[in-house]
Amino acid sequence: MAQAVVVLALATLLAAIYRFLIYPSLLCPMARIPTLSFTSRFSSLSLLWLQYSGQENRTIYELHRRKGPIIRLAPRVLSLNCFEGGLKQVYLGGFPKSGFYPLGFINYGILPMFAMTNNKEHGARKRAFANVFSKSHILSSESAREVTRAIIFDRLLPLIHQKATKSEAVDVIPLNYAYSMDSFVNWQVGIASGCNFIQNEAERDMYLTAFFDRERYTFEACHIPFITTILEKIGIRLIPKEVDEGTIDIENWNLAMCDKAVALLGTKDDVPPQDFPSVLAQGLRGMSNMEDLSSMASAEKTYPNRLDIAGEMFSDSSAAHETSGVTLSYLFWELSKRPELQTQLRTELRSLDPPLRLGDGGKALPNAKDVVQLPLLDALIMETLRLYPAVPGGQPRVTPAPSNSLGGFDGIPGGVVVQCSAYTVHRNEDVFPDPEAWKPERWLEATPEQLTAMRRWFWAFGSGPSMCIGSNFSLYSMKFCITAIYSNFASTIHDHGDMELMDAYLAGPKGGRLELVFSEAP
Ligand code: HEM
Repeated sequence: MAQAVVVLALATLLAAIYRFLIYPSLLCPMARIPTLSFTSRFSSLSLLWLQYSGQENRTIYELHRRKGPIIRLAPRVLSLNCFEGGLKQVYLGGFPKSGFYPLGFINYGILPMFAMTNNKEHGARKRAFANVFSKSHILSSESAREVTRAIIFDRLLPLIHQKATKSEAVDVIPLNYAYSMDSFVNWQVGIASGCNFIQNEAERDMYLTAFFDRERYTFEACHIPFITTILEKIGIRLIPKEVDEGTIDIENWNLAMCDKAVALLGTKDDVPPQDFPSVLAQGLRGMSNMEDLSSMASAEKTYPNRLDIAGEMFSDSSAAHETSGVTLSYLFWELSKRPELQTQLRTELRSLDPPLRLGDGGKALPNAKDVVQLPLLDALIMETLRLYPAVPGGQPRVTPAPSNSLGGFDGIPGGVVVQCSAYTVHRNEDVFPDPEAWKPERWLEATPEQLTAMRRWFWAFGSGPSMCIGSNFSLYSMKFCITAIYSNFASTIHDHGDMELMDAYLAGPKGGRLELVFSEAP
């Protein structure tokens, strides 16, 4: 009997050695792919260390430079940096999202589109919202225009003007989060139901503190969820209770805005354009087939799919403010170092008819179509998104069964996590020579062939069926912000923290502080 037990134990041990060591290291179809470290063939520890210590994006970039377009980061995790057999197959081909998303981006206990891993479900949700986020809809939306007018003339410009008059420095990082949040949320749910982060610092701080506290624990929530859960069960919390409580506070804050907007839809026949909840109304129509939105009056707090809709709104505004805020901040940073470029930009902005000027009393906004087409303004944003992508980290997807050819290797099985990252993709020297330099002129001086390659490798918004749904809105909103500020003011750097891009999935400047002094432009 004892002998049988020993034989069984030995057989189990040998099977485990074969399954977890020999097969993945030497025999599986991925065995010859270059690795992050020797142990990556059979263990995820090296990758976890990179993620924990904030070195993942930079290390992966260096590895691709040295070892080619495909790297094995862990036994069943691959990083890719090529178009054919990489970006094209994985993202344009619509490989589904990995389990990373539901772990980190769930609200109210319900998956929003961002976190859905099932392609069918994800596609249906995306179609429900696609119309309101289309470029043509945004550029002709009266609601977007009136919200933009109010945010710029009643909130943003008066604040900058006041600071400029006193030559007081402004920390533009929280201001840019505030502008991006106000700009998006007030279009999403309408000004009457929305937020005012630019002027109401207490509301802004409540939200941003809870939001960034949660983001700080991405590693614990998304990369070691099993350990985090087990430890929590025995009373050891890796994610402090206050972080979860903060998330509940901002979920409630968001839900209250949604409820208010739905109630408004029901109580007024004609909601003024600036108060119309454009994205929320699309959610009611698209997710619940509610054509007659005025019937919502009786449905306050009980409208169909209330938490699903609130979850989408929460997820959208989370995705909107950090990314756009970071991009604006880096753009201001680069511009503030270059007074001549500011003059050049101001000349372009003031050619708009009407120009966006503070002080002429009319609150006149130029046509959105004209603003988004300005070449220098566009080049500044493209270059900022290239060098400082707000989502620099890997966007993990899962290979379909049974077998895939990726990065020049065949036979990659289904169920393997594959990812590209904007940080690396945007540093392709063949496409973006001198990749570490911020050179907006590269977008203006490129030949048509170069521009085609640059656009193909521009990946700040991802690509394919799960590409950013808010790209058109973010470009619209950021372009109006820059137009408003640099048509009227010049900026110089007063002081700043570490401006290096954090190494994470979502990232901004490490130091989190950029103080600029604005002055009235001649
Ligand atoms: C500069 C601004 C922005 C940048 C750089 C950006 C970037 C991205 C990227 C890279 C993705 C793909 C992420 C992944 O699959 O891992 C994404 C997805 C997404 N973004 Fe944005 N984003 C921006 C603004 C916005 C805005 C304003 C919204 C508001 C609606 C938004 C909503 C979303 C949503 C809902 C998804 C998920 C789409 C899907 O799963 O199909 N983003 N974004």
